[in-house]
Amino acid sequence: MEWSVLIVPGILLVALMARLLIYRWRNRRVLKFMASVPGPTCIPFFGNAYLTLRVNNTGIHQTFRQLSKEYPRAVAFWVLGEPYLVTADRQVFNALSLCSQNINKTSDYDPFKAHCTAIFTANGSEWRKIRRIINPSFRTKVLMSFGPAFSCHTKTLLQRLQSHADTGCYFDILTPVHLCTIDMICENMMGCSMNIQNRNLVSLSTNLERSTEMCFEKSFSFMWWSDTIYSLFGKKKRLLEAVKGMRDLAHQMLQQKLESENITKLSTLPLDSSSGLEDVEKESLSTFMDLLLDNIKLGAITKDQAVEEIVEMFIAGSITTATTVAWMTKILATRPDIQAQLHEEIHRVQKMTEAETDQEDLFTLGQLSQFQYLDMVVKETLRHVTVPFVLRHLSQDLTLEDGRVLPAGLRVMLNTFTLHHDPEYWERPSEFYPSHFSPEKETARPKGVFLPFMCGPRICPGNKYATQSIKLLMANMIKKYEFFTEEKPCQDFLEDEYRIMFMLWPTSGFNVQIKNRSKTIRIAQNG
Ligand code: HEM
Repeated sequence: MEWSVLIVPGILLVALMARLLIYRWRNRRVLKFMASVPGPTCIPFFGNAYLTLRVNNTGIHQTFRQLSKEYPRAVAFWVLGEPYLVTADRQVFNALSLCSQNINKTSDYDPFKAHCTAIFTANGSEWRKIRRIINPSFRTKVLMSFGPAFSCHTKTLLQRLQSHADTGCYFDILTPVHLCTIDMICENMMGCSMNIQNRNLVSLSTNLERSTEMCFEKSFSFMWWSDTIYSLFGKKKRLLEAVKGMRDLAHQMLQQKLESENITKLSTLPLDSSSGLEDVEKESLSTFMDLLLDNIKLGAITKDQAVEEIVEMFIAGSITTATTVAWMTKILATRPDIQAQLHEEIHRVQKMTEAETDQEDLFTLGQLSQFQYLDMVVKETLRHVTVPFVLRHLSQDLTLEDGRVLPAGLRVMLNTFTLHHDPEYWERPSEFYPSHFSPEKETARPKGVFLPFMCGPRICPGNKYATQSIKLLMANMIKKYEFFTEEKPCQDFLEDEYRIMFMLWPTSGFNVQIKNRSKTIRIAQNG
């Protein structure tokens, strides 16, 4: 009788031990590798997940910042039996950029599927298929055709900012800039004029802020990993409410296009072309939406999938560029010296290329190559307020330059923020110092240490679009307005606190004050 009581627990114990042994055998190479890397103390089952128990968006950054201080190049981090290598080692970035196989993201990105199930979270063959479809919409020729839409929406933004210049009050510059970058994405990528700025659809911006914050919280704080608990606390409902507006807009745009009589182009490309799409149809000016429509017609994707990709492009393309522009205005407001130098350059380019400005006297895409200092300031902004890390799940061994091997099965967290502040590559890592990007310094620096758009097969496809639109917006904004703030210049970008919102956001928000340049000059002259 007494023995029979022990049979069930005994079997369970043996089964558990067997599972553990199988796990250890299957993962022996990863376990051996992880044992060779230093890291914080693990507790049974949870590993290091206790470090993220109740972190909010600001806490996440602080946690990983602290870890990279203690373990500058690489740290072993365990989360519920899953091995993570958190690293800012240039060799790992380089090896991944050269590897066409290790493209999969970790399940940490899954909460972002609440926004949409699209390229950003896709893996394997699904990712390759979508990437092949969208790549041609970022060809140089296509990008150059975006000039008129950029100008039109920049003009609207400048008009909307005028009311803030008139009152002279502090305001959050991110929202108006974000509405402008949404207008730009809708028109350039989707071919739809949604008039977001004139309709003042502020809720699109605030809801995206809310949903992004919630996705990061769900991804990092293990309190919310269980979907059941997440739903029970009403969080899932709030998250879905926040993304509804964006998803509705995407539906609307696709519907508008499908119904439009002008869809006659059936351009594109053999979907199974292994040579990639860049080599074919060089002359085609198909927009992202055209390519989606073509692929719906070809039966390669469904309408529902197209909606998911539209939402993705809408998010990835609008909030990132708006964040960079808002950051730049905030930094310039605290650094009148850099602002004055930029204004001088703008003056010079304006004089040199007068004939190229448009009827509204706005700078155009063709003039951008003249702005060397602006280019340096944009890069220095992206160095600091970058997407702080990306994650990959190795499906194959990854061999580094020096022969070290990261074993398949490992999860790698590439800490771009730490790489961008590594004193080995940056003369003044924690300062805002645009000279980091002078031509001489750029030449002297090793390749692959400035990666705001990541690298390799999953490099941001919108990188050229982003730099074009940021520079164009900034050149035109600085030409018309001067930025002010009472905040002190940031002394140490490395140690500052940030919210993680894809890119880093300042915890104090994006409040600035603006004044018209002509007025400022008059006041100065009168004074
Ligand atoms: C300053 C602006 C931007 C920054 C810093 C930025 C940064 C990044 C980074 C670091 C990634 C890789 C993420 C990862 O691997 O986990 C990425 C992916 C992506 N970005 Fe951007 N991005 C910017 C602007 C844009 C724009 C303007 C677009 C579209 C118009 C865009 C579309 C995308 C898409 C679709 C992906 C997913 C690519 C894939 O998984 O294959 N981004 N971006």
